[in-house]
Amino acid sequence: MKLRGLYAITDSQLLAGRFLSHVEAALEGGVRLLQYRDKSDDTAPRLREAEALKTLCERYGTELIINDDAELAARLGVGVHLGQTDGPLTPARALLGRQAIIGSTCHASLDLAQQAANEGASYVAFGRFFNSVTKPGAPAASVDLLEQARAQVKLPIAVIGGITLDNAAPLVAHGADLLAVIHGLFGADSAQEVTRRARAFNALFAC
Ligand SMILES: Cc1ncc(COP(=O)(O)OP(=O)(O)O)c(N)n1
Ligand SMILES: Cc1nc(C(=O)O)sc1CCOP(=O)(O)O
Ligand SMILES: [Mg+2]
Repeated sequence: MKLRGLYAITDSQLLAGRFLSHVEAALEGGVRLLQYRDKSDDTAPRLREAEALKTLCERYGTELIINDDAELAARLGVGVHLGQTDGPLTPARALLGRQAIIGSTCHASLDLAQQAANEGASYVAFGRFFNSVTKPGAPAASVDLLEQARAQVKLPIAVIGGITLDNAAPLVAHGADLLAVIHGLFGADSAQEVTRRARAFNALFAC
């Protein structure tokens, strides 16, 4: 299963009042992975939303990933994305099984990427590449890192942080497999524009 293309990430504030319609519009545009990212502690609404996303993703043949929460991922039988403070990869792999997609935040560190690979990650994520409205304080990464990562890390590479249709092409050209995007996708005013942007992000992988 090749991990390559647009990796859409939800944002509960940005998508308030249009959560499922905008997500479905993105799936219509061919999202490869969808991450449910909700930083609240509200267990019941989180479970409801994640279940709704799972149903939608199944309809579109898209893989669902849960941010931060391996237990919720296990409950739904989907993948998880873990940052450096979200718990270790090895038990998450044991919990979710060999087939599950598990991603790891590596900031701008090849050492963290190698460690993630050794501990069973399915992909590594580098960022932030550009100014991010969603997470302005995330540590910065540069495009040069991607070529080194490409040579050293034998896993799909996700890139994140301020990615838009105007700045994404060089990241793909330098070896990114997955463009992880929040605002540059879901910041659109209409569902039609979300679909158009999703198609345009994926088209960057066609050449
Ligand atoms: C694809 C992808 N890459 C990086 C992150 C960031 O994870 P983390 O550092 O744990 O920060 P939060 O997203 O949890 O605030 C991500 N979520 N997805
Ligand atoms: C959640 C997240 N993690 C980052 C990192 O660098 O690890 S940047 C980021 C925010 C991504 O949202 P946007 O596409 O709106 O910038
Ligand atoms: Mg996290």
